Amino acid sequence: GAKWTYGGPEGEHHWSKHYPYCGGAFQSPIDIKSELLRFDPTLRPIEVQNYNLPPSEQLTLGNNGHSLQISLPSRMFISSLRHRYTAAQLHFHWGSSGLPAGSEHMVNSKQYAAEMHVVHYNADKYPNISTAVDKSDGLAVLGVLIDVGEFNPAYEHILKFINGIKYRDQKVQVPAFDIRALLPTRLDEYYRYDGSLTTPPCYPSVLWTVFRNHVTISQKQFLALATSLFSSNSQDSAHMPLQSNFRKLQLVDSRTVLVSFKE
Ligand SMILES: NS(=O)(=O)c1c(F)c(F)c(S(=O)(=O)CCO)c(N[C@H]2CCCc3ccccc32)c1F
Ligand SMILES: [Zn+2]
Repeated sequence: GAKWTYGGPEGEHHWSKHYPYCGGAFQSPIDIKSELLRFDPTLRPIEVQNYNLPPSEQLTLGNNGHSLQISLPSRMFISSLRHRYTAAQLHFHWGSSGLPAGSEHMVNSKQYAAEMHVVHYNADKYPNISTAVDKSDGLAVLGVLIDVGEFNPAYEHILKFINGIKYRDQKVQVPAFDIRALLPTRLDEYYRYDGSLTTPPCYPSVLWTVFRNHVTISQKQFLALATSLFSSNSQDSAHMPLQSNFRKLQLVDSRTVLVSFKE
């Protein structure tokens, strides 16, 4: 598809010119505000399968020009939803070195330093993510809010290799690890709403689960995430830092945000 960026002449205010859904309804991210929330006792704890990958296995860590991403094996899946949602990829959104505020979702208007998304597709109904990506029941994304605080050994499995993918389209193989350790301890407390991809083509195809509890990474780990990558490739003369790769807040309209927990 056409080029798009976060900011500048191909920034998010222009996405809808080439990607009409970006100007449509059911868009993400949103500000998860207390007055919007409705407790839903039918929301079960999230259960993930095969997330604990052996270090003998390798994962592809890449810079796709928009984010740092890791491709995930298809044996990983979410088992607690109506359909089996198989893992495809995880990636991050972050701020800039000076501004540790780069999460996409906000909670009562608090923006976190960063956010991690684990993207899954409905493997019961679709053979791969490309056919699922534009279907209303196609995707399920797990969102983890990240703040600066204690050092996080789980995230270090990714961040220690970040200098190998400084430029767009660079990829490295890294030892696999327990992806469950990237998620918060409690998977029973989360926000749930119907939304979209937060990048073009912005399809309204995502069942969003944003965990209530955030995780922390250290200031040094955050700086590695926020200052190591470029959205340009190594040959480009202009080095474009890959920073503040988060979409602005979208209108909730008449959507309800469900919560799995009472205050
Ligand atoms: N925030 S978000 O909406 O979850 C989200 C991103 F922000 C994001 F940058 C990506 S991307 O890194 O692929 C770059 C632009 O598509 C994705 N990719 C998904 C959806 C698009 C098709 C596809 C195909 C294979 C694997 C993952 C994906 C994404 F879903
Ligand atoms: Zn994302």
